[in-house]
Amino acid sequence: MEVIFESLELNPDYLHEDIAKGSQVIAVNCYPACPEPDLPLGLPPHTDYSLLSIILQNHQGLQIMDQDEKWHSVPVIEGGLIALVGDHMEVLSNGQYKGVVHRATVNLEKKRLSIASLHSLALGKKVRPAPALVDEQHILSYNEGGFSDFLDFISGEDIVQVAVFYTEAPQNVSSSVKDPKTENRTPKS
Ligand SMILES: O=C(O)CCC(=O)C(=O)O
Ligand SMILES: [Fe+2]
Repeated sequence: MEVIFESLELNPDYLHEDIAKGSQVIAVNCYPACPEPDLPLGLPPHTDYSLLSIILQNHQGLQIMDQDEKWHSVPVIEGGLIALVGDHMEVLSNGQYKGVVHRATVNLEKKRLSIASLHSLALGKKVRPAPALVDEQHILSYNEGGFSDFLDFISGEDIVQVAVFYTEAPQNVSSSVKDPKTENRTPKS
């Protein structure tokens, strides 16, 4: 996160205390081998709510979508961890970073396991665009929101239909905060 903050010309210690005391959710996913791996999707396309997600996979299966909406498999590198930018980083960076759309495929012969560790601020804290990244050229483009808003949101939704609740504000609104639950974007876990 320090490297990302530096790249945004923020202090690498930005929100250090809040991040150190932040939330961590670990999801352990198991995808049984499938005789027809092209038919099911292990996990549908989504972005994570997190600032950053760290993923470990034992077999190839994680795919990320590029700007042209093409899918790319993330190779398995022994001892390597995968870091994905999540929605909260998109909000914090006022859109300079984008939450990575990703999905998981299944394998013909091998059972696949992945461990995803989702990091964000603590339950009661809100993530908002860093004030230094908002000016006349870069208008405030996101609502504030946090982990607890995400939990409130998914508790009322079918998991497949859950959608991101941060939306870009209309062009004529530069400083107001909208209700995060009123509009949706991409599906997520
Ligand atoms: O299985 C994977 O590689 C992806 C897991 C994932 O995206 C998640 O748990 O949010
Ligand atoms: Fe994910």
